[in-house]
Amino acid sequence: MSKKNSSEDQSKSTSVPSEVDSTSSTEINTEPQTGVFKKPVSRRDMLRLAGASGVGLLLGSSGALGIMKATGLTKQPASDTPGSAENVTTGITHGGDQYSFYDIHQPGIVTPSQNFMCFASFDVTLNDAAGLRRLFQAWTKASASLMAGELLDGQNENPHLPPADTGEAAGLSSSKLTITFGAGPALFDHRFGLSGKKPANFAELPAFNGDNLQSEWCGGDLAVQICADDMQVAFHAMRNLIRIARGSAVLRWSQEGFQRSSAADPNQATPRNLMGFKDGTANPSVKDNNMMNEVVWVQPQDGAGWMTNGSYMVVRRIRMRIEVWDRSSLADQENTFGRERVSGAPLGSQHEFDRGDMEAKDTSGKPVIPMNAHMRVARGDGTMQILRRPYSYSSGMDKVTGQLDAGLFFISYQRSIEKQFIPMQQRLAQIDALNEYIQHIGSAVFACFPGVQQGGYIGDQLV
Ligand SMILES: C=CC1=C(C)c2cc3[nH]c(cc4nc(cc5[nH]c(cc1n2)c(C)c5CCC(=O)O)C(CCC(=O)O)=C4C)c(C)c3C=C
Ligand SMILES: [Fe+2]
Repeated sequence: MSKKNSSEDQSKSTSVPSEVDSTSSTEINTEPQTGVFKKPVSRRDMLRLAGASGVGLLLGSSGALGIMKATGLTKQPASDTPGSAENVTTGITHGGDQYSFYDIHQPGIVTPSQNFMCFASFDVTLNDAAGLRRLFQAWTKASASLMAGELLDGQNENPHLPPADTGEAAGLSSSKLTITFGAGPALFDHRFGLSGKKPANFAELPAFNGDNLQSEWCGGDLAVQICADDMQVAFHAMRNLIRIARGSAVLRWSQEGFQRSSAADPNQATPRNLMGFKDGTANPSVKDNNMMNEVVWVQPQDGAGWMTNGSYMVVRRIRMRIEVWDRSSLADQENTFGRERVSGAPLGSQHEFDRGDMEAKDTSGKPVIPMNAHMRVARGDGTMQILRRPYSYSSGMDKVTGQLDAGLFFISYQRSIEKQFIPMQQRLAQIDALNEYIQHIGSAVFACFPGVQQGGYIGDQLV
């Protein structure tokens, strides 16, 4: 993907002012044009607005960053070009702690799963493409800084104004933070003139047998998946991205997730879900580039050229009937998945990564891996794969039932939702033995943009 260089494109990517003179008044051409923005504003007004409405990221960085460096307010020595070019191909840097925001693909997709996740879905409150572009530019700038382990700029020392960065990540490392953005089907309606760019068949998922979807866990114009090895770092990123969006987009729903930490399992064995089973064993290898091109990354021939090197994300909030599961026998549990609980091996096989013998029968002639076992039904004939990147969630107690509201926040990435995810979920919804123990509560799909080049911004091929 090449950098933009036409005059129109340059006007898109260079609209962030570099610095505001402290003495002069400046007419800001920022949309939406509220009463405040229509009249000239001074730097003092700008700083007040920056704290109050998140416009701080539209201010220049060098002066503020200088103050932050001098006062030790950056989380670690800040580079002036966060996520700088030398990081792009190597991926992880700083002793294995930091990923670059800038790459051919967005981070957080084939990145090995970090310990924690914060997910946020947004409704855009603007109705013009220019405003959407400015939001994408501000989010890009912030994400590059956050992933580089820096506090956000726009810092002020005025005790009467709110600080530009919320501050809870000060002194913390990047913790392998990744930030991944996507656009929902609703973004392609009349508001932003994007209906002609909507990828063919990109739509909310069809209803599946047994769905119990609740609107408060569904949909969204935009989404961000934030993952890190430290929850406070992930939360800080989500909170500040929400803050930056103020006046442009509002939170629709959000979910936090976790898995076993790398400290608890230095060997990084396959993580276990809340049902006690290893989850992720049969995922395609993220180290196999050919496989990722086949399964995950949108290719030029897939249509919707702006999505090339991007990926489609499916999100399902799946509640587990934990109390019922906990009362079922070990044999029932293993037959449900078609795998041994301790080793993770397919029933009838020895090792976790054995493929499993789907033809094997026991002495009474019954299939060793039951016909309705989750792994068998999900695999189907094995021709269609997806990349699963789920997290466990626990959202306290369900006040109606007195039971835990916990389960799997299922995320998968694929080149085509229609060809890969939907047929798989249709099979599972019909006959999966796991259905007795789960309920799909939430659902959303997002077109995750290709990666961003230095000087560009998320979705710069789209808007
Ligand atoms: C439509 C896609 C899938 C949904 C939804 C889903 C939900 C779900 N899965 C588990 C636990 C496990 N899944 C496992 C394997 C597995 N699951 C899917 C797809 C969906 N799962 C696939 C494609 C596969 C791999 C199939 C194969 O080729 O073998 C396993 C076994 C171990 C592993 O391979 O990861 C477990 C365990 C839960 C708990 C769940 C919803 C709550
Ligand atoms: Fe599964």
